[in-house]
Amino acid sequence: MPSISLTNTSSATNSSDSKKEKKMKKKVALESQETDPLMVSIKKEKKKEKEKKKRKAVEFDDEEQERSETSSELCEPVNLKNKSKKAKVEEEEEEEVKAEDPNAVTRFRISEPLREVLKKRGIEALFPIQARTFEDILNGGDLVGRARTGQGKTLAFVLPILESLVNGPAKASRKTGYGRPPSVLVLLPTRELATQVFDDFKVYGGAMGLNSCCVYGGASYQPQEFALKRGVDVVVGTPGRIKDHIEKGNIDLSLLKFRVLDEADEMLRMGFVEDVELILGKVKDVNKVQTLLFSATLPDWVKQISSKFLKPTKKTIDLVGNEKMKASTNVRHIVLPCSTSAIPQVIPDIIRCYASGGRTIIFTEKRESANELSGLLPGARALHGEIQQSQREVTLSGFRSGKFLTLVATNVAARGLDINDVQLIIQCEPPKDVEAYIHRSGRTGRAGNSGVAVMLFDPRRSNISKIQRESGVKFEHITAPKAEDIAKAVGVEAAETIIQVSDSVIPAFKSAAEDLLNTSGLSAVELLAKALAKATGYTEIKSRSLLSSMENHVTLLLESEKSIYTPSFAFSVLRRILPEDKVESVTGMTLTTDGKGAVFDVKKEDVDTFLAGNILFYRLILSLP
Ligand SMILES: Nc1ncnc2c1ncn2[C@@H]1O[C@H](COP(=O)(O)OP(=O)(O)OP(=O)(O)O)[C@@H](O)[C@H]1O
Repeated sequence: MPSISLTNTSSATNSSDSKKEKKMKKKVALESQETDPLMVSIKKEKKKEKEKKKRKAVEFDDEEQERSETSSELCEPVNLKNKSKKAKVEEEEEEEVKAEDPNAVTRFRISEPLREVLKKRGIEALFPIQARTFEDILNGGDLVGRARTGQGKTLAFVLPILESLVNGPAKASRKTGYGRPPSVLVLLPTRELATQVFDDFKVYGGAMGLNSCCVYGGASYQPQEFALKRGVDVVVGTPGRIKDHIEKGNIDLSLLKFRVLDEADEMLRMGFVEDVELILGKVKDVNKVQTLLFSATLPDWVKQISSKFLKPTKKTIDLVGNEKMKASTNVRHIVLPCSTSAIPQVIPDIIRCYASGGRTIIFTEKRESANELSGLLPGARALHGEIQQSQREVTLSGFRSGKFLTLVATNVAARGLDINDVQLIIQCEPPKDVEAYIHRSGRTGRAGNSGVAVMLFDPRRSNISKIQRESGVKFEHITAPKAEDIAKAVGVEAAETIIQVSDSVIPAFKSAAEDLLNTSGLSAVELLAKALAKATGYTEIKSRSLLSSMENHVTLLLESEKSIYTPSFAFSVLRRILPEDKVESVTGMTLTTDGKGAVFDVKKEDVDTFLAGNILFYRLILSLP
């Protein structure tokens, strides 16, 4: 299998990317504002004021211009004055634009230490789900929140909870000091996710003088016990271990103010229902605790369960609702027919064409497949539930830090993981349920960035129509990348790296290059094309079948004037015109939807034999030119 080192994009590209990213983030933040009448009128007022100011500045500029035209001595100082006035107006305008944003951080009851952290992280405005839930949570209500993947649901509960504990309603009865019981309990389905949410509480809560700790299974009890005994404000963890700590008397929920169920449907689906119910049931007076439930997917059965845990007065903020499209709209959703055996050969080419030099997460259904595939793909690592916790942490942090760019994972990585620069998601087969598709594909295209999700499917075995119908995704259908696609994707990058090679090497290689040019019988361009192929590691162009993406196979179509009802009937037609060994080598026999044909793969070297075998009523042709 050809291997290639994926180079980083140039800094110029990065800066233009980050500009694009900022623009898109702004788009996400502004999406919800356009419909709010109050915000529309505020905007109009501000616009009027801004135009007034602009007019004044222009008048001033014109006056000064006139003066400068009539007085040559004053020319320089006047221009300077002009400049500073203009710059000031521009600065003011920029500030106004920020403040004008109805979701600007400054418009919410967010105190200075939190604003500082947000600013440091480049967050100037809240995302819609955060803006729409902030006041309700801070005012003490129970809430169910739903927004598409990567839209900032974590901060939607972190920020108002912290404000409530330090400056809001939960402040009065919150205990402080050594050995204090937790005020907040956050339950999540996986350890990786718990760590990620804990990191946010650590940073934002730390700025507010609040302590957090993270507890999950697979890690030793002792440090968790120490942290809990010392006293913490926020406990984040997975249900199993939290239940253990409660039963051991390490967690006292008597003074709990908030309980959060993040990725609630997954937690309940994973069989944590009993643990979750037991944990939530430990809170004696439910009127004293606020319960929040967040996810990108809320199947009906979760809504029913939520009415058991949340107060009847709960609010539901659902930014997906009845919209047809449930998956991320920042993601290009693609499907590609591919037989299971062709997966390891096709994936490197998909990465070359669609990962843009960034990170890729590949999802498999089974742990063994994740192990197997990671072994076959250069530089890839596996992540699944059977891997020891310490190793899982090492793997994930290596992937986050860019030590390797391809992660092959099971559903353990499907939910919530927020990893920078994941450009491409590949699903080796359609997942069992639509929720899994939505969450897996949502590991890319986060926080206003764009991404690509490619789902492979074996046309004979799997069906994508259920996922398509339930997710509302209109899939783009493609075939395995062709030589031209790959050359386009990696050739340009390789050409750039060749240009960057220092001129100082030319004298050393010149005579070999001249010899090659004189003796090879190839033109300079042809030789350079070969050099680029070598540099990208793509030295062999293999043709792939359209039907199953199998290497060195070609898809043929058996066309008929009569109906073909079953694959075995199609085989019987082939038997009439071809030797048995050729018929037996046929793979992937699939009927066409019009009932008048069948497609199948044959070995490349057998194509001519098959095409010569046309008989009355039946015609064998290449399925595509
Ligand atoms: N207001 C904001 N402005 C800019 N970036 C933000 C904002 N809020 C959150 N983010 C960033 O957006 C990314 C996605 O946030 P988060 O992980 O909370 O999404 P999510 O909705 O929980 O996604 P998922 O459903 O996949 O769990 C994070 O990197 C986060 O730092």
